[in-house]
Amino acid sequence: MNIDFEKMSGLVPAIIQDKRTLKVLMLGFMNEEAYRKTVDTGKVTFYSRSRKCLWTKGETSGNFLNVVEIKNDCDNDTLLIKVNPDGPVCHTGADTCWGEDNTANPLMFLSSLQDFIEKRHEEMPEGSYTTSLFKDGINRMAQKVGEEALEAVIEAVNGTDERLIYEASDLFYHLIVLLTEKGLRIEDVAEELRTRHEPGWHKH
Ligand SMILES: N=c1c2ncn([C@@H]3O[C@H](COP(=O)(O)OP(=O)(O)OP(=O)(O)O)[C@@H](O)[C@H]3O)c2ncn1[C@@H]1O[C@H](COP(=O)(O)O)[C@@H](O)[C@H]1O
Repeated sequence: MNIDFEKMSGLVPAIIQDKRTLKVLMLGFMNEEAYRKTVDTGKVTFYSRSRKCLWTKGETSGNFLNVVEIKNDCDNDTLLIKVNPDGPVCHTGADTCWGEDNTANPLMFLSSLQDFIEKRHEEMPEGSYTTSLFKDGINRMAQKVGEEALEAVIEAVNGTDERLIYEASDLFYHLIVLLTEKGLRIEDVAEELRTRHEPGWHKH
């Protein structure tokens, strides 16, 4: 890693991105010492420009940012750090320092929806349909996924685009609940699809 601290007067910006959801979580600055500490400990450490000292994100909240990958940009003056966050990143309690949902890409909503479903799983509020699915367990979820898949294909063959989108949404929702029950994420499925897209995959 050839980060040019000198060119940046000793401080480089570090963009922190969630490894699974790809959400931009926060932005901080690192001097060489903070960068070294981040590499050595595997936990993101910044240099605080206001307090003029190193601070490891999570040292008071417990919400550490566990480093997965560090990349520098094309002219070696900005870091992109992919992390697995231990909890919400922002001091406000939000997932990111720009609020809960900082992306305009509708596909990313699937990820935010799963965050919400995970919260339902933790809190199990009364009156929630999602809670009722978690209470009923894996067999009920599997049955719903099967039913919704059937309803979607019926609409594909005989229905309107509008009905197909409606039933496909039911299918996606129930599948995400099922994945959550199994401790899996929709990003795990996307990653599998990404690897299948690599040249030569079909030959295996
Ligand atoms: N996206 C969904 C979603 N899609 C479908 N469903 C529910 O899934 C069920 C679909 O079942 P069916 O079509 O078979 O209809 P049904 O006959 O009423 O269902 P069953 O009696 O067979 O269970 C309905 O009760 C829908 O309301 C959903 N329920 C919740 N969500 C999301 O989950 C969030 C939390 O919901 P609650 O947990 O209910 O607060 C919501 O804000 C939404 O974002």
